[in-house]
Amino acid sequence: MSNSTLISPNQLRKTIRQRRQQLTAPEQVKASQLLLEQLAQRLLINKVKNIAIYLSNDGELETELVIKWCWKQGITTYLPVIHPFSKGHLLFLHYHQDSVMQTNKYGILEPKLNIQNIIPAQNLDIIFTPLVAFDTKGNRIGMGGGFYDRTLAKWYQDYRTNPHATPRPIGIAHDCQKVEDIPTQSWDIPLPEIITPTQHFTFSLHK
Ligand SMILES: Nc1nc2c(c(=O)[nH]1)N(C=O)[C@@H](CNc1ccc(C(=O)N[C@@H](CCC(=O)O)C(=O)O)cc1)CN2
Ligand SMILES: Nc1ncnc2c1ncn2[C@@H]1O[C@H](COP(=O)(O)OP(=O)(O)OP(=O)(O)O)[C@@H](O)[C@H]1O
Repeated sequence: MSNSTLISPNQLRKTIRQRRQQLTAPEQVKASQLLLEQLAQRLLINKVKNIAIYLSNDGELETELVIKWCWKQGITTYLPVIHPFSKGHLLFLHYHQDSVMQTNKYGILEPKLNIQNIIPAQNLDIIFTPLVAFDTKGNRIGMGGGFYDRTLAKWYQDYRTNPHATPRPIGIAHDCQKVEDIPTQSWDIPLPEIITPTQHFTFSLHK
């Protein structure tokens, strides 16, 4: 039996969150080093300038090494910030060495909201997208807020006519977050690329 066809999105989310939370500190360190090796090539070849990424939480693949490497390369990094009044929406704020940080309602560190530090999402080259589980068709399931589904809806519309549409979403996940089959819902946005410590998946999405 496939490990998710009979499972609800909520059950799947719970199971895979537990799986990644159980990774040991040495496993996390190794995974984050391998992630940087995978990403560095991808970012340099494409002369990427502005990326959105995330600060790891809940056993997510650690992004700190990638962020510090980006700073050294002159790649500008942005983090998601929960929109203060537009429910379910994200803003992206510049993140640098001296950013003033605060914790959001989920306990995740984010830059303190300052309008001058916001980048319109359409000016980003890549949105590195956190996820809880993914399948081999590019479907993803996140933490359940619909934040990235909303953020990526415009990209998905553009992708229908232009497969190189930006900002290109790229999922980041541990290998253990891969499942057979994600139960999808109408609003779910699939990812054209997912990077794990050991694999780089690209998907040609049905339009
Ligand atoms: N590192 C990281 N940052 C991120 C995300 C993410 O997935 N990873 N997000 C991606 O969307 C947004 C935050 N979304 C989140 C949605 C739900 C929960 C969460 O822990 N929910 C609790 C219960 C909700 C509550 O306390 O009100 C839970 O499920 O246990 C966390 C983050 C923006 N920042
Ligand atoms: N584009 C959208 N417009 C309006 N509502 C949406 C949109 N995308 C998602 N939602 C709503 O958001 C809620 C959460 O969606 P879902 O459980 O798929 O989130 P998720 O993919 O796990 O989270 P995330 O995208 O934050 O990582 C759902 O109730 C859904 O109706």
